[in-house]
Amino acid sequence: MVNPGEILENYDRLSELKAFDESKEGVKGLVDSGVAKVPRIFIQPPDEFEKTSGTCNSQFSIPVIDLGGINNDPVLRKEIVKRVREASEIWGFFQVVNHGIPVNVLEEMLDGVRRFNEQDLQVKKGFYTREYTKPVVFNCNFDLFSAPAANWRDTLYCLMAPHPPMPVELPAVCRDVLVEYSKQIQRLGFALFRLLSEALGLNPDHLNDMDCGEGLLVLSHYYPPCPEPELTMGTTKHADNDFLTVLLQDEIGGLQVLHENQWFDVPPVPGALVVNIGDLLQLITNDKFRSVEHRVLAKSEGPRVSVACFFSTSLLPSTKLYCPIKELLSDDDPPKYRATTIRDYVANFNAKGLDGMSSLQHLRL
Ligand SMILES: O=C(O)CCC(=O)C(=O)O
Ligand SMILES: [Fe+2]
Repeated sequence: MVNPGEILENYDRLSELKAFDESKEGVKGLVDSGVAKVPRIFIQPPDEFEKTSGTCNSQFSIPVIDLGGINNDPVLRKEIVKRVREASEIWGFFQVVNHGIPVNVLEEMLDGVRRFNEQDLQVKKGFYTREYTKPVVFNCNFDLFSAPAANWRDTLYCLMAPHPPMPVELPAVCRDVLVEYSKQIQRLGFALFRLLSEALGLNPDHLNDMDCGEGLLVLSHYYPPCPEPELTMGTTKHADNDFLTVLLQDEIGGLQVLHENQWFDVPPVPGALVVNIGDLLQLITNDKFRSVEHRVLAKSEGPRVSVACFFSTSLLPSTKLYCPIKELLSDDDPPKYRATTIRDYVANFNAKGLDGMSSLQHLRL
């Protein structure tokens, strides 16, 4: 029996990380070279697996909300707003169907991510970097050098709003769909921020007027099949450092959400998008909406592909301060957080990596 605790000690981890990073081939490169064992830089500390892997109890599952007809029927809209409020308070997660983005655009987006990762290695390596000032970045684990263990995942990052890259800067194999998908996601984002504003009892434009939907960072993840999925993770437990995330996942599954100390699967639903509240929305709603921890299990099937669209302006030099929304406070409900710029908040998140601790903690009053 392997003892991951022992393996983690007594070796020159930094050199192994560097050699892996310098190969610029990511996890897919390892799998293509035929590794039968998970290299030790990927082995998770055992406590990562301790929590019960909550099987989805059918009474208890992430809500699927049908957005069809939302702009035509005020009574229906009210009902949908209520479901969005309950889901955002209880789970921090929900799925949406009939959201207005055609299924062929969803499929083409997932195909585009597969094409990017499976293209000519030399072309792909040209995008591999850790310089996050670039509009397009490809690498394996943003926190490779700071996290306790690497994740079985490669990621392409494209900052698509408010200042999208020039089309020639985007990878040719997925350029058109990235532009089209981002446009559609941004439109959906504005609609979701209106629903969320109403769910908080605010003017429907409130969150959009705070620029919650202005910045869009598109993270395209590629999780190659893993030879020893019980030893590593696709994505370690974390909460998202943005206002809101809209996630497209393929049919493989593996995403789980922590609810009442149990892990629940977020099952793939054809045509659906997964929506989750990020830390910044938890902060400005003064904990009314919850940014909930989630993770992705490594799997022997694959590759699994997902596209996580982060609504945040973290990469812009904005000095705007965010704090709990005044209209949501009262004598009985005083502010729980101090004000922060998004830059400072995200710098702290990135410095500590995905270690399972909330980045909101250090802003608590
Ligand atoms: O791949 C997934 O399903 C989730 C990815 C994720 O949680 C993230 O990018 O923050
Ligand atoms: Fe996430």
